[in-house]
Amino acid sequence: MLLGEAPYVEGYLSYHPSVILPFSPSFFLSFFFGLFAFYFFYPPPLHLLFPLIMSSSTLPDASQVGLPASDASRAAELASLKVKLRAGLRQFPDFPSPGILFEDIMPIFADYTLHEALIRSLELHILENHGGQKPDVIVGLEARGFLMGPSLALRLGASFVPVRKQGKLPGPCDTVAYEKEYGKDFFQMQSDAIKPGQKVLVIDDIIATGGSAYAGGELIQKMGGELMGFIFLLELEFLHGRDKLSAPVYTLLSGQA
Ligand SMILES: O=P(O)(O)OC[C@H]1O[C@H](OP(=O)(O)OP(=O)(O)O)[C@H](O)[C@@H]1O
Ligand SMILES: Nc1ncnc2[nH]cnc12
Repeated sequence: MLLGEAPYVEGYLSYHPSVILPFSPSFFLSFFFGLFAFYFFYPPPLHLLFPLIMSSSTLPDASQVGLPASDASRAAELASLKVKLRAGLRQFPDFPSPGILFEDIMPIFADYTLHEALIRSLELHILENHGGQKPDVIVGLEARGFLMGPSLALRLGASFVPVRKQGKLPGPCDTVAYEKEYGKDFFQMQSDAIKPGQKVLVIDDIIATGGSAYAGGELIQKMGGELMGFIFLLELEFLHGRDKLSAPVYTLLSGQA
């Protein structure tokens, strides 16, 4: 037994002799041998590049961690994600009223790879557009805007604020009336939800007549928010909803395929 090594007694709570204890001679030997080996393979100044060498070979690439990739690879990634997303939509005729072909987005959330594809597509769009500016606040429209807004806000490091149907939010609220493809309603936001000058992006699943999005934008502007734009998964372009909106409109998919 070497000096500094713990005694080893078979069947007793102790250390096997092959275990290197700190401050034992074998510990110092291994430490200095390791240091020598490191400088042998990465001599100064090459050892300063070690973190770079590691990052290029062993760390996940940008698309895996949600960081910006190059313009060309972003465009290619976005195109293939859109194909996946389109396959995740399904339609129901005459819902919720006769003559409406209802777009059901729920299969996207039932499959986590499609869910990830959706959030990544939205993130790619924001990185690509808006002159590199990120929103301070993502505003989601009730109810399906709540499925996408919070995870996108988290990805971008932004706040999430809901626009709700009347009577759901506590405290002082601002209210607007609006009309959509199949009915009329009132939207509300808590009056202190947006600080004047904050850059705001509105998100929802679908733009049809644009009535809901227009009302959401009105509330934001009433509070002094700077409307950066609107972002949707799907646009029913034959209803010309985007013509109502005064800020840039981006949609991942359009039309009822
Ligand atoms: O462009 P528009 O004609 O205004 O229509 C689009 C809106 O209609 C749907 O919401 P809906 O009010 O049906 O509510 P839900 O999300 O609560 O189901 C959709 O999620 C949009 O918010
Ligand atoms: N056709 C539609 N399908 C799903 N959601 C909608 N919101 C407005 N029109 C819609």
